[in-house]
Amino acid sequence: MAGLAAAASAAPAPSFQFQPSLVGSRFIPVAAPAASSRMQACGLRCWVAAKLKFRKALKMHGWQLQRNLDARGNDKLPDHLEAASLTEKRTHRNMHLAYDSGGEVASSSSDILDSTTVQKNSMHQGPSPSETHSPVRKEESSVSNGHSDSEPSLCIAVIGATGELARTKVFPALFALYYSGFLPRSVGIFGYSRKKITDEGLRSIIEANLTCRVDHHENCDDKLNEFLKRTYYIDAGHDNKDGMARLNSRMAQIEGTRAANRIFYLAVPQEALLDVALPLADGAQTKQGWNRIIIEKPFGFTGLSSHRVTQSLLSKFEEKQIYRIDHLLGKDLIENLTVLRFSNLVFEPLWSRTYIRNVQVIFSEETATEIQGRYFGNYGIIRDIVHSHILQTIALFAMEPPVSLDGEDIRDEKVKVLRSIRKVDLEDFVLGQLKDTSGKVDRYTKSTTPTYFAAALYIDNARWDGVPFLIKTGMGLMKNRAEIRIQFRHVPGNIYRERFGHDIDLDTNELVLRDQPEEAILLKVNNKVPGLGLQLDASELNLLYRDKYDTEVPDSYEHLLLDVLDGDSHLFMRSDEVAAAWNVLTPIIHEIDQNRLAPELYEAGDRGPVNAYYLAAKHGVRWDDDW
Ligand SMILES: NC(=O)C1=CN([C@@H]2O[C@H](COP(=O)(O)OP(=O)(O)OC[C@H]3O[C@@H](n4cnc5c(N)ncnc54)[C@H](OP(=O)(O)O)[C@@H]3O)[C@@H](O)[C@H]2O)C=CC1
Ligand SMILES: O=C1O[C@H](COP(=O)(O)O)[C@@H](O)[C@H](O)[C@H]1O
Repeated sequence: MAGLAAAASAAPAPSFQFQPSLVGSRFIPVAAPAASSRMQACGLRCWVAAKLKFRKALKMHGWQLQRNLDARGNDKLPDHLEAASLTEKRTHRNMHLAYDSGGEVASSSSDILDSTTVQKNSMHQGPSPSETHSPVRKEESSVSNGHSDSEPSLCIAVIGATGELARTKVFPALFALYYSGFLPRSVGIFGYSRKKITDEGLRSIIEANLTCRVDHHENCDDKLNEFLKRTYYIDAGHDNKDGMARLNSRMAQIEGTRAANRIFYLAVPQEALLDVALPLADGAQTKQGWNRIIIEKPFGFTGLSSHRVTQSLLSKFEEKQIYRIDHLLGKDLIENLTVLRFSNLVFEPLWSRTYIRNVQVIFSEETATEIQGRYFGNYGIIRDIVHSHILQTIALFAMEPPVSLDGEDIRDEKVKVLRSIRKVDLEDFVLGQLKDTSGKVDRYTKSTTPTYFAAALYIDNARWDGVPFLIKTGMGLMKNRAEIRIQFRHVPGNIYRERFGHDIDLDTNELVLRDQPEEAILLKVNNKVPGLGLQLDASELNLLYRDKYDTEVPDSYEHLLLDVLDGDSHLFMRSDEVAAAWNVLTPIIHEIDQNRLAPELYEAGDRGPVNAYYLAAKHGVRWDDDW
């Protein structure tokens, strides 16, 4: 079927925002934050612990607290929260912050830790590297002066350090966390890849992409220099076994004999994942604390290949050590899903087939640059976006109330949703492929690789029986759009119905959680138009983040890296979730491959395949195309 008439206008923009180089103008003075004076009074360790406690309290007590604190001009906790935090015993989060348990632990402890222990261990002040054995320079050791030897150190290794992801996302996020005090100043940051460069070479690469956070720039230059001084490069050489041994010994020099925790961010192509991960498991894990690995999407090419990778990983790592990252899940939109539902009486009781008519999950991008190069041309949008981002969004949306906010409790509920998704019929999905500028199939894309996907999913359980979950996602479309749209049922026997005219959908209440084009929560309600007559109007109650919150939204990599540091796994797919998501998608991928299903071609800047509109209509849904 022919695509809709082209409405091409916008030139594709790069999908990843490269942060501007700071060379020449990286220090932008603004009003001093409260942190400096507090740091002087309390000392770095105390300050970092307070930061962490502050973050936990923010998670627990939300924006209201942030606003109160903003109004007070500092981030000290109010007394009642301070007291609560101090008396808090070993929550799951605290367990991870301290010496962790189970497979992650070297020095495992099942003891109840009090908050003093937690604070002491939660942020890791690095040791002075041994001068005798270490080539690490003197300047690097000086930052750890004054910190207790009993505190665990933290080393973070970025494997694939010279790659695009590392340069443009991971190192900037690490610096932002460091800048904001979420990493110890003595943290060791390691870059690792096969390129022959030096520490200085890596530092130049990193520096070219670093910038200070826009809302507070005090001492940016100093922090940047400190951060870069803590950054080292390890050449993988020809064999990752040797490379990992070198990484291990360089980390060990920094750590000395004290407790040490390590995070390994595997920013390498899928093909290199096991080549790196297995030697890492054998040769670069510390025995003096926990080790966590972060793995990038896509999570496999097929269900079977994904299963094999999972099995290999699980032969070397505990499940709880593995964090499968999808940065799109680090957006506030996603956290808001559960916050809105579970913390509002006006929403929670409505969250089922009784009141919800349909749910739409939309993720579209103007840009098409991702398609070129990288893995996309081969993997396509189903593996890249649907497997993780879209299905995880649905799982978080539709799950039963978890026992707690603990990562495992949430993952237990998510996997049940994924396993309850009905097999998708051939007629219930639509494939699209972006034409290149000459109107042909893009040369980077195989002819059957979809760059657009829409589908109607059903969750076969008591809560969601019969409710269509309409998804659509694509590249090179009209507009960047990331939102979840919930349409409620019509009011039974609505006495005002005739006041809406013919279009019954006009009186549908809708809740929209939006990340793109701008962060907002919108609720569509019906109200009376002012005047003497009785005319009804559908209006939006808008919560526009930019109007309400005078604060910068952290990059989602920052959010998720901090979650890894905290041991909070709820936004990372567990192995059983990965498999369950593949079970949803494998039949679709088989259909495409076996029957060589041809995607509908669409123009750049268009709305995507027209068939997506028929698909929605078939399931009683009208896409809101206000875009
Ligand atoms: N780029 C992005 O924005 C996103 C990327 N991802 C995922 O992140 C991963 C990396 O992507 P990206 O940075 O774009 O890829 P790049 O090709 O730009 O970088 C890959 C990095 O891995 C290193 N590398 C490759 N093979 C090996 C090996 N066998 N041993 C050690 N190092 C190796 C490369 O360096 P060298 O060749 O010198 O060893 C390079 O530093 C991919 O899995 C991708 O799917 C996910 C979402 C977004
Ligand atoms: O993971 C991915 O995300 C980007 C979009 O990321 P954003 O942070 O710019 O919103 C997307 O372009 C890419 O295809 C996908 O792999």
